[in-house]
Amino acid sequence: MLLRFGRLQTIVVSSAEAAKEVLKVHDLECCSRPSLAGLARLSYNNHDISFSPYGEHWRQVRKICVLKLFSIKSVESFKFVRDEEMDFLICSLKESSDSPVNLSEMMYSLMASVTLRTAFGKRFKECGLDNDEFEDIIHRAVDVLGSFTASDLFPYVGWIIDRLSGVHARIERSFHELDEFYNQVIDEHLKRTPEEGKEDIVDWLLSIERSEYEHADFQFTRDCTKAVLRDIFLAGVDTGAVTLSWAMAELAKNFRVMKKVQNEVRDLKKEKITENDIHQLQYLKMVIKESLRLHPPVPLLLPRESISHFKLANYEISPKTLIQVNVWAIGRDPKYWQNPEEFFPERFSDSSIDYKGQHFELLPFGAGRRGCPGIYTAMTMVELTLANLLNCFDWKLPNGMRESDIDMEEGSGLTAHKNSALKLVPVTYHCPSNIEI
Ligand code: HEM
Repeated sequence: MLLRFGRLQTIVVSSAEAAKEVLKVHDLECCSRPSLAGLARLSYNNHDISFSPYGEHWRQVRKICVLKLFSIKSVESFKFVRDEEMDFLICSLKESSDSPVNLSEMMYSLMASVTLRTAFGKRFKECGLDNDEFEDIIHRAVDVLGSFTASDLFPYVGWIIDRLSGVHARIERSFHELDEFYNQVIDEHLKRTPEEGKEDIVDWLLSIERSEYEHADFQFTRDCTKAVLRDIFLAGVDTGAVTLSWAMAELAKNFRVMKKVQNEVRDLKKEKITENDIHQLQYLKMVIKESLRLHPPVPLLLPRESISHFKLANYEISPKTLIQVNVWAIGRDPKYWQNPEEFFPERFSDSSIDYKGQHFELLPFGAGRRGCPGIYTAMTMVELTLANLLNCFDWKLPNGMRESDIDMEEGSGLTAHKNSALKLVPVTYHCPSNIEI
C-alpha cells in the first residue's frame, strides 16, 4: 500500500517477500529512526546528542548494548531476579485462588519489576514510585511514540502543527518525566560502590561511560546511558506483558490446547518450573509461537525511513519515505498460513519456522540490524512465566462468562494490547505426586 502525504510517502508493507526486501536486502537504504540510542521522537537527539541512525554513534551504542547488556551471559546473571519474582507471582496468585484476578495487570507488574530490578537493582517501592505511577509514565511515553505527528507527514512545516496541537508539549512532558526519574537513579548509583557480581544495568552503563571504549572517536556519554535505559523500559516491559496476556487469553478460549500444554508441563512433576526445564517443553514453545503469530506485540515494527532511492516491488522509493512493516497482517495471511485465524500451535510441529528474524512470515521481533536485541531476555521470561502459570494453577472464567465472551480485540498504539484487561480465576493445582527433581 502506498500513500502520499505532503512531501513524504508512507509505505505499509504487508507481504513476507516485501518485508524481506525492506529488512534484509534494502536494510542499508532503509533505517528506522534512531531507537536504541533513545527512541525516536522522545529522544536525546533533541537534547544535544546527534544519533544519526546509521551513523557511527548509533552503531557503537547498539554494539555495546548487544555485547554487554543483551548477551546470554548477562541475561543468565539476572536469573536470581526472575526466580524471586516468579515465587512472588505464584504466592500472590495462590492467595487469590478461586477469585478473579486481573492477569493483564499482574503480567505488567511482573515484567516491570523484573526490568526495574535488573536495570536499577530496586523494586518499585524502593524507587519512590508505585506501580500505577510507573505504568502511567511508561504508557504515556509509549503512546507518544506510537502516535503520528504532523512532522512525520510534513517534514518541514509539520512542527508548527505539532506545537499548536499540543503534541510537542506531550512529547516534552514525557521526556522530562522519564529524564527526572533516570537522573535520580543515576545519582544514587554514583554515590555507591556495587558489590562485585551484584552490579545492575545502571552500574554497567556507568562503567562503560568511565572506560575509554575501544573507539577513541566515540564517547559513551551520560545521555547514551539514559537513552539506553529509556529503550529498555519502553521496549521491554509492555511487550513481554502483552505477549503473556494474549497467550493466556488464547489458552482460556481453547480448552483443548490448554489441557495439552498443561499436561506437558505437569508431566515434569515439579513444584516450580525453572529455566533449566524449559528445553523439555516443546509444545509450550509452539503455543507461544502461535500466540506471537496472531498477536505480535509490535504489529507495525518500528518505522523505517529510507535514506536513498531504491526499488521495492514495482514502486520507486524516494529518500525520506516512511516504511512500516505490517507483521500482524503477514502473520494472518492465508498465502503463508493454513486457516490463519485458528489458534493451532501444532502447525509448528513439523516446521522450521522460527521468530528470530530469518523467516519473514513470522516477525514478532522484527529482523535485520534494527531487530529486537532483547529477544533472549524476553523469551526466557515469557516461557518461564507461562510454564509456571500453567503448572501451578487451573484457570477458569469468571462467573457467568463463556469462552466466546473473552474480548480478543486489540487496542491501538505502538504495542497491541488487549482492548480490555484479561480477568481469569486461578485455582491452585495440587499435584498428587509433586516431586522436586
Ligand atoms: C516478547 C517481548 C518482546 C517483543 C515481542 C519485542 C519486539 C520488538 C520489536 C518488533 C522491535 C522492533 C524491531 C524492528 O523494527 O525490526 C523491538 C525493538 C527493540 N527491543 Fe524488543 N521486544 C520484546 C522484548 C524486549 C526486551 C525484554 C527488551 C530489553 C530488555 C527489548 C529491547 C528492545 C530494544 C532496545 C529495541 C530497539 C532496537 C533498535 O532500534 O535498534 N525488547 N522489539
